[in-house]
Amino acid sequence: MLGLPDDIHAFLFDLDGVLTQTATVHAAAWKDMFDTFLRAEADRTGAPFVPFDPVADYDEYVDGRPRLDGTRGFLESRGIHLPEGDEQDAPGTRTLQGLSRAKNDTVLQMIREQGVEPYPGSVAYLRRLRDLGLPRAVVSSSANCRDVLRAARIDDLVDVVVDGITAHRDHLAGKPAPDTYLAAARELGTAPEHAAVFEDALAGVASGRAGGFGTVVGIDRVGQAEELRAHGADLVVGDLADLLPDGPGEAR
Ligand SMILES: O=P(O)(O)OC[C@H]1O[C@@H](O)[C@H](O)[C@@H](O)[C@@H]1O
Repeated sequence: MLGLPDDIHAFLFDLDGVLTQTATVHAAAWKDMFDTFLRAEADRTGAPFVPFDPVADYDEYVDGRPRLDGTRGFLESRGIHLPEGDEQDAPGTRTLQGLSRAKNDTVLQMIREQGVEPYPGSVAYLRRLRDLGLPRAVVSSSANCRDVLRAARIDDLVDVVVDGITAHRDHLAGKPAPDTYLAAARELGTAPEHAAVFEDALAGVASGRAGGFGTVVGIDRVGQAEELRAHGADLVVGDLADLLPDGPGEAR
């Protein structure tokens, strides 16, 4: 079925980097926030300033994970342990919440200024699934997921959304745990073994693998095919259009 085994009849997509061209926006906002923080820490302690690496650090500690987990994971990799703080903490406060809020303000500003573009191949793939009557879900750690889907004008192409807000409300563990993907499969009324997961993040393919999904498709936009396979992808493609027999066709 559309480049996948015949017993796959439900389709679960990550958002940032799979459906929309927003993974680089997130990576840039994370770098902005962490570098501001790390510079201040270097001034405060006299230790050298070592910037956040928007490829290696992003992939390892941040990509695909809930916002607070990204902040905590990267800082811990530098031996920095901050209090969680409070959702009301002002952006930039020296707490996990305060720094996460600064990062989110930057992402929202970048999205407002630049808009959001979907990947044409992903739009073509979603449309083909819709035309075949096959169920589709978006499973994202992002609390901004619904706004991004709307800004990219693809919200009408999916049946179910499980996002950072759903996960918080329903106490679902974030990726790399499988819980958000399993919740979406349940909502679509499909068993995981008959569903495919599409992911560009290492934490995301690990989540699909841990959930026992029938096929985990790694989307490699940055040259990390081997790492995606090592973390649980069954196959890796550069774009969803690669799975269509005739390419992307008329994308929009
Ligand atoms: O900060 P948000 O919008 O809730 O998103 C959380 C995470 O969502 C993931 O989709 C992104 O890969 C991460 O970069 C991002 O940090």
